[in-house]
Amino acid sequence: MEGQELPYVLVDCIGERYGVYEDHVGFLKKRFHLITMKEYLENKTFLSKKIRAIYMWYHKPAIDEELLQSLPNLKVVASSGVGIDHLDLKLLSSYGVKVANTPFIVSTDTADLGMALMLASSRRLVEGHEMAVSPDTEYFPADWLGVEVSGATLGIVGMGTIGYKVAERAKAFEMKILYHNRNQRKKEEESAIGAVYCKKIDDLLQQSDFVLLAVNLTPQTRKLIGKRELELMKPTATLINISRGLVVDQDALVEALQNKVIRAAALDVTYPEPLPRDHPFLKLKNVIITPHIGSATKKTRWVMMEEMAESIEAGLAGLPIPREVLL
Ligand SMILES: O=C(O)[C@H](O)CO
Repeated sequence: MEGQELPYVLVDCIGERYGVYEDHVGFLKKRFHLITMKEYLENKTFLSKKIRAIYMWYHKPAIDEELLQSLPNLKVVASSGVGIDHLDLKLLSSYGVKVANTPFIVSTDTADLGMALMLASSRRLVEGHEMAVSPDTEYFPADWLGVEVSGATLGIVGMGTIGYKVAERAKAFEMKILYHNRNQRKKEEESAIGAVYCKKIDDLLQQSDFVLLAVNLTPQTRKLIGKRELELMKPTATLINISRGLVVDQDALVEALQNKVIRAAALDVTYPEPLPRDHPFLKLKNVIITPHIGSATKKTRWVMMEEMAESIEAGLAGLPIPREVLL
């Protein structure tokens, strides 16, 4: 589009480890005039009318009513990833702003990470590594017994795209699969992975050796797993969370892990992220924590960026927005 001005798109920052990735910038700059929050704040009077889209990379920049009021020509927000709990969809819609996310591309990697956490926790990989690389420790194989994944029962809470992909992987490990979801999956989808629906979450919690959380964070799922639910789980069971930290009552989980109410937890998500350095989780041997890396592979992050750009371009051209999040 020689001679035509590129659309102005607001981003939080470029680089700086949490901003738009340096190697994504070339692709984006061919399509958009990227404005960082810093540039915007320094030149608000001119830029506020220019900006037509926000490229929200890992929940940044945060969008509140003040920002929306200051951007009268904002049309589209493209948000990376699948979760949209950081967005007020009603508020955005009241300003006529459409929202898109990247739900499908993140699902494979996130399911892989769910399996990785399950395997790492069951076979005590992190503890084992720490022990094996510390020069002065003598260690004995008999101290390193774990629990088996193959043949065990996996309870998946939230059978959306990610939950289903975890089940497909777990099937290859000959796991028995239970799931709890708002809606029961179609019979053919259930039989393809051999999954059994538990209408009541309690049934799943009582029977599972591994409970994996893959629900969206909503008012209904906030602190879905608390003291009562943890006490329903087997003392040999492991909790895996690849959804959002707030789906679990973290204080109750700390207590359950300290008192061996359950065997272990493996968490890609916590609240806050990162945890404060004095958080009790950090002192526990039976918890593994990763820094919210469900979709963190180079290829997936690149496709997410392409999809976000595509949604912005479509929205600004008045075309149907791929992966639009509807209210
Ligand atoms: O929702 C997702 O895709 C990730 O957890 C990042 O927000």
